[in-house]
Amino acid sequence: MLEVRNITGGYAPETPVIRDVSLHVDAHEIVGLIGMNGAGKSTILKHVLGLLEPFTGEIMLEGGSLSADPLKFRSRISYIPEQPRLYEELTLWEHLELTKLVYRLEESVFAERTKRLLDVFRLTDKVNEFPNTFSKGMQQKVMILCAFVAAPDLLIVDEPFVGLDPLAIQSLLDLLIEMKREGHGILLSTHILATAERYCDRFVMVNAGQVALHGTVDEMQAQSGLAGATLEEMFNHVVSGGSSR
Ligand SMILES: Nc1ncnc2c1ncn2[C@@H]1O[C@H](COP(=O)(O)OP(=O)(O)OP(=O)(O)O)[C@@H](O)[C@H]1O
Repeated sequence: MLEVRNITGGYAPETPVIRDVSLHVDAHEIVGLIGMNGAGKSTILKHVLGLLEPFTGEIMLEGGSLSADPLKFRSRISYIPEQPRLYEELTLWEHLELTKLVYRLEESVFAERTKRLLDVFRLTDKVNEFPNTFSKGMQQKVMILCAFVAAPDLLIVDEPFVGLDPLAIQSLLDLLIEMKREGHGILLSTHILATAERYCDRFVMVNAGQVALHGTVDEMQAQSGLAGATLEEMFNHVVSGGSSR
């Protein structure tokens, strides 16, 4: 579904932040993007979203290139950012309606999804309020709602658990599993390794802007030479300078 091929990129060509990064996300899977603060996870996601242009390399979705048709590419992705980004002048309901228009959702599909999601995230009685007056966790829920209402082929989620209450975290995880079963692909960046280990099918472990280990837990154990290691043990090994690929 998504293929990132050998991208080098960042914010200024003379100082690339990520180097020769490759990864892929298939239908029916959750891929965990993990790494320390500043490792380059958000920068990779910004390249996938087309917010940054790679200096070299290529990003493909279902065989089509991001650079060839960015608008079509973006209509097939939804994104839950690390920091909620909301429109000051729109109510919660208007945020949802905007999502309906942008993703060209059928009214019946939109009505069914919004009803269920507002109920799951306990926001039904807030639809006419302005999310910029919400708490941080409630604002994050608005971003989650918009992404799941859109429900395109690929969902990109950047550090989604911070600020959510335990019920909301579980609801989000349940929805991610449901989307995966329905055939969507999910790229999930997180620091919460125990959750990643439990819910992700494969991983891309990034260290200092490069992919250090990738694949299933078994595959990464083989790459790192750490038979039987947990994700956290492999993470500690990589960040303390242990050998990579
Ligand atoms: N807008 C920016 N301009 C210049 N450099 C940036 C910018 N945003 C991030 N960087 C740099 O890029 C590098 C990677 O940052 P990035 O935000 O991708 O890390 P991350 O892995 O997502 O970290 P975290 O887990 O803290 O969110 C860091 O050295 C950071 O200082």
